[in-house]
Amino acid sequence: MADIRSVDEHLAEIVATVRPLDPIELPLSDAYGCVLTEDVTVPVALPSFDNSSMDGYAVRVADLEGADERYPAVLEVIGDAPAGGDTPAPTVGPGRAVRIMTGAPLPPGAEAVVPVEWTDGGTGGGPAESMAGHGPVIGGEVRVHRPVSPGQHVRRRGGDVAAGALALAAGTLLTPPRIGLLAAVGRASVPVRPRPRVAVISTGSELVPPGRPLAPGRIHDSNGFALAAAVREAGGEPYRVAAVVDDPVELRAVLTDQMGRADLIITTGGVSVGAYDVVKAALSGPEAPPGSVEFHRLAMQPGKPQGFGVLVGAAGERVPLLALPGNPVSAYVSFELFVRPAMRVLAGRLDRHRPRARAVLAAEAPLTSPKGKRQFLRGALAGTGRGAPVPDGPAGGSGRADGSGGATGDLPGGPVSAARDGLTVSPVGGAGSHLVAALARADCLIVVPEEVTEVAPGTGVEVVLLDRDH
Ligand SMILES: Nc1nc2c(c(=O)[nH]1)N[C@H]1C(S)=C(S)[C@@H](COP(=O)(O)OP(=O)(O)OC[C@H]3O[C@@H](n4cnc5c(N)ncnc54)[C@H](O)[C@@H]3O)O[C@H]1N2
Ligand code: MOO
Repeated sequence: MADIRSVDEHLAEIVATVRPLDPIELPLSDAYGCVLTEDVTVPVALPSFDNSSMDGYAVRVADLEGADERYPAVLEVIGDAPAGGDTPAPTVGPGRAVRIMTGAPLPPGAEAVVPVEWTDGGTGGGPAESMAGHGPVIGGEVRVHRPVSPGQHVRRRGGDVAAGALALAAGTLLTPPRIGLLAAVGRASVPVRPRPRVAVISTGSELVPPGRPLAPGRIHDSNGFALAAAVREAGGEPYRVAAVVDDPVELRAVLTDQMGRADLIITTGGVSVGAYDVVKAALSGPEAPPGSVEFHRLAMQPGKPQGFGVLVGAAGERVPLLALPGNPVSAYVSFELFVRPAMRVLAGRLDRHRPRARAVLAAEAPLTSPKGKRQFLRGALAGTGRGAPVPDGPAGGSGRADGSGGATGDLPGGPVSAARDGLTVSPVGGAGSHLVAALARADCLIVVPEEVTEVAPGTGVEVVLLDRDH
């Protein structure tokens, strides 16, 4: 094992080594959560024609001057304008109106739309609540109870975005509204960085899949499932592999297999100093697959033993591999700190880390932490300031926002912001890295920096928000 290295050094190596995936053209329905790699300009204005924002009547403004309920303007209804109608509505001349539905093109001659509620709906009675269903006979009169101003209830052509304008810039993350915009401007597919395909390989001869009975000394494989879910949550495509026994030959075969289809491989277990540390064994010596994976002891708890490197596949493909420790809490914390940013680099994303916040420690007794290690304790947040994040950056580092881009986005920078009103955090469970039930109750990680050995109740601490994506 090499010397002890810091969390930041390990993260910096990972982020500097991993490269964004080559762009592909994806159908719009598959592009959610991906990063656009080219600018998209608007081919036609949005809206592409003047249209009504209300169900009502398309009218001329002068016809309604001074209208009120006692002295309504009486207009002749000369046609219907449904949204998506096949025949153009007739021209609205003086003293005339066209019944119009929301989204229908404004008929020629019309200057505004009065909502049906401002009229009698053509019934000859009081104010209408809705429009009568359309029938074969169009016509009659409508009484309008209020005047209207020019352009009122009309959505103007280009009022949202003009033709030729930039709809979305290269580098934009495709959120649901942005997918909607692309569809609205008629794009059926877009160039994006694909979702990273991540192979998740649990190791350990003691592991049994959930649903199968346990023999003495066996446990269920929880890492494989938790990390596959974490991959999905971080925007990747997980390939969960059935747990591999502590046999380097078998593990090498699985790794070779996964190299052909995965963009990133994560393993759990087998990286410590035991006699059966299969990941270390498989990736060392002359039989190891081409590439280089190095193992380190990190100055953190949990998550001390870690491996990272790049394997080289048969076709020359370079597949980064992160070897995480087997203890379930260690594996999950390692995922959050190292795998998530690696995946985000692959995906071309700049929001690589969970948001962080400051919270006041609510605890019976001081928290203690080993000197020289960055500790990540599980916590539960409460209070009115819940979820007010500080700028993105590496947890526990001095952190600067890396959402603005820049190759050094994962290196330390400015300070995190001050405590938010009323946000408190309570530790959940203890420091043991086998405590899966406590982890399941936690919604944040409490970060105790390397130089801090004790945190008194009432003190402000940094927390990583596990239920916030970016
Ligand atoms: N003598 C020492 N022993 C250990 C040290 C050390 O420094 N000196 N470090 C400890 C720390 S810290 C950790 S973390 C673990 C890491 O060990 P490995 O990565 O080699 O993991 P395993 O030994 O395979 O397993 C550890 C633990 O986790 C359970 N496990 C493993 N995989 C799964 C899984 N997929 N689902 C659920 N649980 C899993 C496994 O049964 C063990 O209980 O080493 C310490 N020891
Ligand atoms: O580093 Mo281990 O991950 O403390 O349990």
